[in-house]
Amino acid sequence: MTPLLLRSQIHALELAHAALPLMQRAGAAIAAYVRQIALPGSRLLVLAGPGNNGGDALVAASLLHHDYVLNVVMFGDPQRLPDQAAQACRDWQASGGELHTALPVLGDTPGYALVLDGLFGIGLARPLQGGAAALVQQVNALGVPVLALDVPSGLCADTGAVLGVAIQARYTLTFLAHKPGLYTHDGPDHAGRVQLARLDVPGPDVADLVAGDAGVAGYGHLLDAPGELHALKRRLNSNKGNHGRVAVIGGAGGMMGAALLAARAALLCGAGRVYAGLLDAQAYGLDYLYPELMLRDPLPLTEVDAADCVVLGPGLGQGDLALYLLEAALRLPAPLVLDADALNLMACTPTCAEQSCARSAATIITPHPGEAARLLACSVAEVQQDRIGSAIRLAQQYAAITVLKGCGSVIATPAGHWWINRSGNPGLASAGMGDVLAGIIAALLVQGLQPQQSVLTAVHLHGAAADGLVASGIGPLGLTASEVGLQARRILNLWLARADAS
Ligand SMILES: NC(=O)C1=CN([C@@H]2O[C@H](COP(=O)(O)OP(=O)(O)OC[C@H]3O[C@@H](n4cnc5c(N)ncnc54)[C@H](OP(=O)(O)O)[C@@H]3O)[C@@H](O)[C@H]2O)[C@@H](O)CC1
Ligand SMILES: [K+]
Repeated sequence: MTPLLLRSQIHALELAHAALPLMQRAGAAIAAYVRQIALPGSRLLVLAGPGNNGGDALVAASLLHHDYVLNVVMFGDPQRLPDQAAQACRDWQASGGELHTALPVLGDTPGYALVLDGLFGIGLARPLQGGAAALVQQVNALGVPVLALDVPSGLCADTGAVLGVAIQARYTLTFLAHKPGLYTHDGPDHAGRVQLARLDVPGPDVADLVAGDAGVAGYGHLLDAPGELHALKRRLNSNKGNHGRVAVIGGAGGMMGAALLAARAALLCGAGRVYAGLLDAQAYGLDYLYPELMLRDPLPLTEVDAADCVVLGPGLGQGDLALYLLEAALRLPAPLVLDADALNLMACTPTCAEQSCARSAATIITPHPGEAARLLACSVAEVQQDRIGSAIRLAQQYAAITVLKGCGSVIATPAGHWWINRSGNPGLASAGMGDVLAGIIAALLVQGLQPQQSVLTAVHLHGAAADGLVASGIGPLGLTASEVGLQARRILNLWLARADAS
């Protein structure tokens, strides 16, 4: 899996390789990339900011000078540039290049083919305001493709939060290592297609990541492939008893669909037996579409007690019975997946955190940002401003593997390790998708994947299923959770066959 580095870790890497001409290499990588996406002779707008991100842009400008028409806009005082960027600026001027202080008015001359955004990189320290914000807005309004250097200016490289306003890039060429902010929250909408230029610096290993990080104990990765699936391979001589039992508890009045979606997804992803304990007293005794499911009253807890994994929450409601079931589930020796109303109940029942931390089996929580905000007693905006930190706080507060859903779902463990999922699309922003995810996690768990691996595989599979459907014209508009469950089955079997063949 691809490492994701926080700014503090990038700085540590930079210090470790301070003797290397990194800015020259960044400039050369930019120039090579530009030659791939802009025709020679076309006009480029180069934005150079007050730090080394600006230096990168200026090195690239000097390298592209003879083959393109360049307008370089310098934001900030060139006399106050850091050393290497100042040298890049002198080189640019020595080669006859001009520095503009504002966007030149082009009049009748042909417009820009491409903008190089070298305003701010990982040194962005506060929200853009005044002249910087106005420049970014002007550039976004040009409607010209933008190549962001390292990070789209205005986007926080650690969190993917827009600080004030941010460049809307079509491409991002990022240096040394991938940054989490490009892959979660507002990052994907602003970064466009991301490419890494390693600058001939070898990728960091885990020891570097932990050592370099000031704020977070663990390390981060991009979840861009399914992990080891060997445990899912079935022996020829097997029966349903070998493939685990899932119990889904939820489905109060008017919300039975949520529990059924979770239970069906568990069935479709291979669980040997799936029970659905439905709180709705009027519930049918049969799922006519999937009669394989065993629908029960949630009490007595006989099937729940025997389950290898319990999913509690889809359509659970927040009544007395729901709370009773939550507290009973937290005492179970089996792995537990808590979603939806189970999380809302936990948020208003302080003893749950203690109970969750005392569990011996794995606990998995899958909040969306609203549920996460309730659990952390903060606002949704605060959760979203720091999705990685929020996921880690939740993981530690409940001693639970945590999936913070949303664009670039963040998975975190109590040890502080985290992943950002790269699969998925906005088609998943519709009802029932979380229920399906909970069911998939449980199915993988009861079939023998370790809890962490179950969660990572399920989150990636869920997104990959949605991507597969969108690629075949189903969605993003109107994509349904039921379709995602079915497609997850298809993709999981493809992954298994591929793993088998290799
Ligand atoms: N790391 C590496 O190994 C390599 C790094 N490289 C490149 O260097 C980049 C990092 O450079 P960097 O550290 O100089 O920071 P950068 O992003 O240029 O900005 C800092 C300047 O912006 C200013 N400023 C900040 N926020 C502001 C705001 N809101 N509004 C206005 N001003 C604001 C800030 O001012 P101050 O906060 O000090 O007042 C300071 O002047 C990195 O992204 C990559 O492109 C490559 O060369 C390859 C190797
Ligand atoms: K930038």
